[in-house]
Amino acid sequence: MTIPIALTIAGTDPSGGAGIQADLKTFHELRVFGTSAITAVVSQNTCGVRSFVDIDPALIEDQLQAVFEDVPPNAVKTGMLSIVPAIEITAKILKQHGVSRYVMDPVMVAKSGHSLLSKEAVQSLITMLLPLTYVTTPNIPEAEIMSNMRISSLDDMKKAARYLVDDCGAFACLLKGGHMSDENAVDVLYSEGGFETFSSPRIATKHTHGTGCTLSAAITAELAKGKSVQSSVETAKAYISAAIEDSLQIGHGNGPTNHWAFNDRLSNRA
Ligand SMILES: Nc1ncnc2c1ncn2[C@@H]1O[C@H](COP(=O)(O)OP(=O)(O)OP(=O)(O)O)[C@@H](O)[C@H]1O
Ligand SMILES: Cc1ncc(COP(=O)(O)O)c(N)n1
Repeated sequence: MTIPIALTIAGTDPSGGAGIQADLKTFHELRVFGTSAITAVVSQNTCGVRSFVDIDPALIEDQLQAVFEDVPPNAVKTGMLSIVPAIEITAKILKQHGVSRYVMDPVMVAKSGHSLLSKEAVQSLITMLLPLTYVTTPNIPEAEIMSNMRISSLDDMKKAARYLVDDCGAFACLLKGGHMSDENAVDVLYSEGGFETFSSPRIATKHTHGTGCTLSAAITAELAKGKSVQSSVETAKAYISAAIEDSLQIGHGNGPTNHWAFNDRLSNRA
């Protein structure tokens, strides 16, 4: 039996709801062996980010080489990269190891408002990593910055997604509609010249800490199994919708999502 392996390159969340911790929980629930390289140690919880320290770029590179030499991943995702050298090293390693199934979650600002990416690094994300990206998963504010467009409708979302693929070189873009206020949470996928929308009822909850991390990790897990972009996004959307619907009232702020919910539903259906 070949075991699918996924790698997350991201920052930490000691309270367990976002970042590396959310990614590894997602890989595990989707039955993919999870590996990780830490880019920043972040002191945060459900109430917000307090401080963080960037990991020495040489140590990021060493973590990545340790994974690639021994347990090469079938798919890779990046979350918080924070500084230009972390982006440069990631691009170098992805190229060196010929990684094609790479999911870029362009993490910029935490839900609590704390910036997780330096201003200078935004351009590097676009020029160095987008052309290597299989699927990028910006939320609305991130897509606005990356495309330099205002996004206030589904049509605007489509325009920005098309720009990030056709003009910036990603293979596919899933532009997430979590920040819109429609009745449904609608995400737009643009790839190979076509659009597809993924919609789920918008759930009235404040417990959405780490939703973007979890969605992109679920896409990465499915890609690691060899699934198509469309099928991976479909499963990931079902995973995050269940995780938000049954989200956990843990902590005093925006609680985490529920990583058991997706498989609980599958086993109840069986
Ligand atoms: N209240 C909600 N109800 C249902 N689905 C939601 C809700 N909020 C977000 N989603 C879905 O969750 C996923 C993540 O979207 P979102 O736009 O919140 O990402 P994000 O802002 O990057 O998340 P984060 O920064 O918290 O990690 C998308 O599929 C989105 O449609
Ligand atoms: C290490 C890390 N990566 C990403 C997020 C974004 O998640 P959220 O917007 O829910 O705070 C985070 N808070 N921390």
